[in-house]
Amino acid sequence: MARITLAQLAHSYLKAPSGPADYALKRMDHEWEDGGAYALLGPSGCGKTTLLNIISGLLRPSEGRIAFDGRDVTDLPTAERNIAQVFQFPVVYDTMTVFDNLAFPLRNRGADEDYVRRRVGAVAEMIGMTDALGRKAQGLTADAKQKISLGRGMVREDVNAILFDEPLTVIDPHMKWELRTQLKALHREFGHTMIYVTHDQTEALTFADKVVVMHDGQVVQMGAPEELFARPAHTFVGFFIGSPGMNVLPARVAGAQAWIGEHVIPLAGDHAPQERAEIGVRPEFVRLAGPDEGIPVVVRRVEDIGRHQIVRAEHAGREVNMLAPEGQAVPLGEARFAFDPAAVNVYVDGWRVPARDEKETAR
Ligand SMILES: Nc1ncnc2c1ncn2[C@@H]1O[C@H](COP(=O)(O)OP(=O)(O)OP(=O)(O)O)[C@@H](O)[C@H]1O
Repeated sequence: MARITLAQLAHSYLKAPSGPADYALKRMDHEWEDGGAYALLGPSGCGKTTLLNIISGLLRPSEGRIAFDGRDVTDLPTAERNIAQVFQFPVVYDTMTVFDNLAFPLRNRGADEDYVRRRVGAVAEMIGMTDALGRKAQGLTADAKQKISLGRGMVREDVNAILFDEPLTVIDPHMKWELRTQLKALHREFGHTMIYVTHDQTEALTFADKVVVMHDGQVVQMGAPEELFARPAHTFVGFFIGSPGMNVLPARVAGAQAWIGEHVIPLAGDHAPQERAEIGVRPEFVRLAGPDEGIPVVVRRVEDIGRHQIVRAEHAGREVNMLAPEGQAVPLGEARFAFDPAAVNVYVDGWRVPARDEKETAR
């Protein structure tokens, strides 16, 4: 296992990049902890695969360095980086048994057979394939084959890191939840440094201790799932994470108040005056308000999603959503929404601005 350092790292696929738009990965400095479970989350084209390929050694960064436990590996090929990889599609040897497939990386490194038996046994149990160990991989379903790929990725204890590139793509929807939970358990038990690429927020949030949210070649926030929920560092994070995402409204801010037009929105903290700010509040912290508070909205639709209802409304042509408890009557048409002050975040140029009296939190 290893701590991974990305120093002044950037990548352009062009020979002579002339500006930030030419970079698939914009300059970043990060230190990823030894034994951490990280998810790289972001929409298609944001640079996740580029970053993963730089870590695995499939791609040499056009700028900057990468180190494992302080050792510079920028110029080392994949084979010399001592990492395991699990790809979108299963890579298994059809003519081998499930046992031999799982044992392959260990035998390849000359592990003794007693250890191979113990280790393969433990991994097979975790992926739920103990009963299939003697079977040939040929003829197994795509799900089962991908479980073997996952198991093989986990089988070596001495790897620097395990990299997963959208590993659940071919897995049946009902199996996904089970495998995600198993991966989390495997991480807890074996403690490998894991990096998991996905564009699916549920996958990222259930798997990772730290979610690395990427947007347009940049890491916009790296944090625990709760932190991304409560304090999105960028409006993009607020919007991308959550279902529906955070409401974002243009506002003026000064002291402990914001104004949306002439409507006063109380804030929990004290803010420097900002004429052109935005406030962000998640639908979970919006409620129906009395006549003298909040903002006027027009409720367009109410969707029943089981334990909650999503109330979709509009204020001055912008979508504003509220999560209402099951059974609460919310009529269509004119209403008012108010926000929980403690859950209102302030943004300038897209980035969150902490209140002047807010305690620093780890990013
Ligand atoms: N080999 C390449 N040559 C040129 N441009 C590339 C190459 N690979 C990726 N890109 C560009 O770099 C940017 C980042 O792509 P990347 O594949 O890293 O994103 P991603 O987040 O992994 O997307 P996806 O989820 O679709 O795989 C995109 O604009 C993409 O078009």
